[in-house]
Amino acid sequence: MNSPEPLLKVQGISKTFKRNKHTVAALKPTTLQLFEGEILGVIGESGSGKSTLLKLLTGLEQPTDGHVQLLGRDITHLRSKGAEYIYQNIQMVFQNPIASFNPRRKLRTSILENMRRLRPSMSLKACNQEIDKLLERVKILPGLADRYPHHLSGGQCQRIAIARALSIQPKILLCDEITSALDVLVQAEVIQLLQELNRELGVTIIFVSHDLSLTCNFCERVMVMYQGQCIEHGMAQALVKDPKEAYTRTLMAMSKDLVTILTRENRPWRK
Ligand SMILES: Nc1ncnc2c1ncn2[C@@H]1O[C@H](COP(=O)(O)OP(=O)(O)OP(=O)(O)O)[C@@H](O)[C@H]1O
Repeated sequence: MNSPEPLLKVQGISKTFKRNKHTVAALKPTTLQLFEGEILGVIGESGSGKSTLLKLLTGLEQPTDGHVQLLGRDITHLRSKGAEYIYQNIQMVFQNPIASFNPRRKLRTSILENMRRLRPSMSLKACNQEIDKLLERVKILPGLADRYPHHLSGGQCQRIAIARALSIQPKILLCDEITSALDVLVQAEVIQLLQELNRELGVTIIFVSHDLSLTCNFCERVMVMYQGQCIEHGMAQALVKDPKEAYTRTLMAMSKDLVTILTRENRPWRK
């Protein structure tokens, strides 16, 4: 049987920035493949290059070297109108949910703006109907979307940010530390929501976090980043059982005990 084509194929991408007279290697050459329906975890401490990797995948930054293919198309240097192809297939959810929305717009207006730009053939009525369905999907009362971001809690706003991302029907959801600004119980609820979306809608997820045990509990495959490079990569369960790198073992020891909240019943695909 032929092996499936990856949704995303990243070949040797790297990024350097100039800071004063120095060059910072934010991401050293990195290669990865992401397959449909999987949840890939990317973990590492602050400054290890996780956000730079996500920005390169979405065209927010241009790589210094290397290539990215999305659904077989080279997207490495897509800009302006061409970049819409990326956003139609990859949507991102950010760390600070309230700041990720325009404070002067009601939440529904922000979702609508995104939809009208990236799904221009949809009527306003169809967009609103789909938004209502998505809000129900992320367990938010539709009326809450008619408020401003600062009227909602961080957890409610993060659910709406997830609904905004899903409203484009992307193949891939990039989650950049989306639970780290939330308290521990709300974090667990957001993780459970992502699990449901992956299982029920088949959306493929890259989940970036500082927290190794949370990430290994939630993701199938995990990449460990340190100083701009992937130092360890493997199936989550194997990595937890037998981490090869001392740095991975340190992260394991430091990571929080959220795993106890995410019980086995909440992740039935794990035998
Ligand atoms: N625009 C930029 N200009 C200069 N240096 C940058 C820029 N963006 C990132 N860097 C540097 O690149 C390195 C990697 O940063 P990056 O934000 O990717 O790390 P991170 O793992 O996502 O960290 P955090 O968890 O704090 O978000 C850091 O040393 C950072 O200071």
